[in-house]
Amino acid sequence: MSSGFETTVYEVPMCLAPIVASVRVPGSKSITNRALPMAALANGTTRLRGALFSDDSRYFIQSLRRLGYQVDTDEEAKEVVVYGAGINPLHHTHGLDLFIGNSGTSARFLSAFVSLGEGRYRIDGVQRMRERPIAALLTALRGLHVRIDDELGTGCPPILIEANGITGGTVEMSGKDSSQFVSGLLLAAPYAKTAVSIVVQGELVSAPYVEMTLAMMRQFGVEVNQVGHVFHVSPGNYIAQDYAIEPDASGASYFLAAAAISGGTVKIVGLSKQSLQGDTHFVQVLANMGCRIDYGQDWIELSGPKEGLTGIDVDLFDMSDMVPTLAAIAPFAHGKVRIRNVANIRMKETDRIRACVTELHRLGVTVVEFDDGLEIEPCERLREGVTIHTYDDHRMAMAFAITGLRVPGTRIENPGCTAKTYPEFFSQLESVINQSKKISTSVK
Ligand SMILES: O=C(O)C1=C[C@@H](OP(=O)(O)O)[C@@H](O)[C@H](O)C1
Ligand SMILES: C=C(OP(=O)(O)O)C(=O)O
Repeated sequence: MSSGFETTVYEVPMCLAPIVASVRVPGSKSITNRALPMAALANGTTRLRGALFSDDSRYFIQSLRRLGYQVDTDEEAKEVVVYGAGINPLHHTHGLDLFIGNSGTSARFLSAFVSLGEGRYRIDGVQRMRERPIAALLTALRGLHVRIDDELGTGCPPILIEANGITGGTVEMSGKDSSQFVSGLLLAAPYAKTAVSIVVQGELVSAPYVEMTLAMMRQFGVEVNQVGHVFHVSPGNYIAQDYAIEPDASGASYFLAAAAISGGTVKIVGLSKQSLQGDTHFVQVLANMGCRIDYGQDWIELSGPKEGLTGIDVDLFDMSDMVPTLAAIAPFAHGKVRIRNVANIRMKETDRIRACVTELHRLGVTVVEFDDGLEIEPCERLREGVTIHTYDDHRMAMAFAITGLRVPGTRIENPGCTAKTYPEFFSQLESVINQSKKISTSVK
């Protein structure tokens, strides 16, 4: 799939002017990839407005179509129409292969989803997806009498499923590697044969994403009974509807970070305090580093301090996708930035702790790597003319592009990798830079 940025290296335009812009980022990946399976299971037609069109959502849409659901898309209008059909299309006795690239949500949510039907399914992705765990979800599904296996015995995709529906019952599930296992089973659970109870053992990473799942299930007409880490789902049906998808809060973080390091002001349109996305709380981290936050009905605005950011010691267990964003701007702070409790990000698109440490070293920054995080020292002069390695990780590319705004000659290798969640990232960044430069010259 293409991002429009096919060059192998992207030279980040320098911008010493404060970043001042109003930005509407594309639809949320997490909301789009939850709305899709719920809309498919619903009885009736659902129109998703402001949907994300990127690799991760395209793999999900393609999979639904291959499964036999009708899904119409209008990329220009950012709309998806899903013709809900319950579990009826899930009837593939001759076997069906689904390819989900490196989309964690697609791998995890679809494994539970196809288990609701009948027939044989195989879910596979790119090599990195074959290294990302899914064992806890398979164990839980087996506990609900699904015949499901990891083909290579690695605890990772490819996944083989001989589906005959999900029976009800109580299952225990580890939530330490990924919250997506819990979300995947929750999303499918109303269509199990009887009630399903999920008991999450130990700590749950990325818990706000499970809250998002519960909130969206409620919006689609299904109430989950939750007591602490125990979730009880009775049989039910999702309600088809017109549904507006919020802009992606994780994608917004790069523009907020740009305002934070430049003493600028960025307004993110379409997000608010009421957002379903835990990553909107990243602004609080930036506020603790000296930024000012203003909230409106339909926007969040962040202004960076003129005197520069302060250091911070922060636990990002609940919003670990924000680690590259924070790590990439950390050298500009006046004090150390210590990021804790994110061991699970070693299992994302790449080992993100190692990747951030390596790229910060490349820029001449002093960094200490921990098993579950990193500590970044302030750096007066970052090394110029560096090519950032991105490890096919969209967040590495987007985060370090923000560093590059203030370091001459920074290049981003394989910028097309942003297509996973944000194909238009670099063109949007360029228009934000141009806008900011214009404002800065007109003020002078
Ligand atoms: O449920 C979701 O939509 C997501 C959950 C998080 O993953 P983990 O639960 O694996 O940390 C997050 O990193 C990912 O980008 C999206
Ligand atoms: C970890 C991510 O994605 P996923 O797990 O959905 O592949 C991400 O978008 O940063």
